Amino acid sequence: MKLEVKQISWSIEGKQILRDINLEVASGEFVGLIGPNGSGKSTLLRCIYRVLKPDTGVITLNGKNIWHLSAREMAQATAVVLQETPTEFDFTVEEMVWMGRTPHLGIFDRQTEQDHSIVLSALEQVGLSTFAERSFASLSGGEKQRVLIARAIAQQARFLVLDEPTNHLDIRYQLELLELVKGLGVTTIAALHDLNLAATYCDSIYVLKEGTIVAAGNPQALLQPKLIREVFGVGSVVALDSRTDKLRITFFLEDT
Ligand SMILES: Nc1ncnc2c1ncn2[C@@H]1O[C@H](COP(=O)(O)OP(=O)(O)OP(=O)(O)O)[C@@H](O)[C@H]1O
Repeated sequence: MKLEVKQISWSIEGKQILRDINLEVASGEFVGLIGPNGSGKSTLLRCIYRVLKPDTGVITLNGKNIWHLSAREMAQATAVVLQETPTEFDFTVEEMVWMGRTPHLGIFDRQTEQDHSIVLSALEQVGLSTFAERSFASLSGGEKQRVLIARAIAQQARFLVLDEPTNHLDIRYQLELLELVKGLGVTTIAALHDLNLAATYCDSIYVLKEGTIVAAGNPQALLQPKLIREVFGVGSVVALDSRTDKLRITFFLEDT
């Protein structure tokens, strides 16, 4: 599934939050969105998963304007994992993951054995098989995050939107989660704060600053000290780690 964002802008209360955004995620690609606090990452993602309607511009999935898709088509195609998930009702972990099957079931359809094995397999993939009966509300932030990834897996969505998916996770789970998502081979756009993680997992990266894309490209070409200084206001040392063959970025505050 291919995502295209063409010339979108969004304002609220006379303040322009996003301006002339263009970006593309090719089928099966993992694209990162980076930028300082308040630069517009979550707002752009909200436009992409159709919670906000841009004032101008068009967003398409496989060439179709997302606002022309039915709610069900949109829910089947797109899975969203956010930093915080408000839970008014106390569902079990398994029930949360079952929700991923909802867009595939008609009103009168019964859950099949196949649905059941998809749910169990999703829980297993995130290492939470033994948590099935636990209450979602009682989980730690990191465990909740993994349940939401399991729900996205059970949804079998062909397009994933992740807003800071690794926020609550310890380092091992950060790596495992991104490894897992990458291994799904699903078209993914993810807002990430950690530039080292972005450099490791993204096929390409878009940099947002004050609501506009100021740079884009593959991590190794893009993430250089000049850009990092201009966008984040910090000094950095960027090296290629010979062991992992990935960028390793160290940051420091510069004298002003
Ligand atoms: N509904 C709204 N009303 C007013 N201002 C808003 C609204 N939504 C977003 N903004 C403003 O738009 C700007 C971009 O916010 P957004 O949450 O998209 O940034 P972000 O890059 O995701 O930030 P962070 O890294 O802190 O999560 C911020 O200044 C925010 O206060």
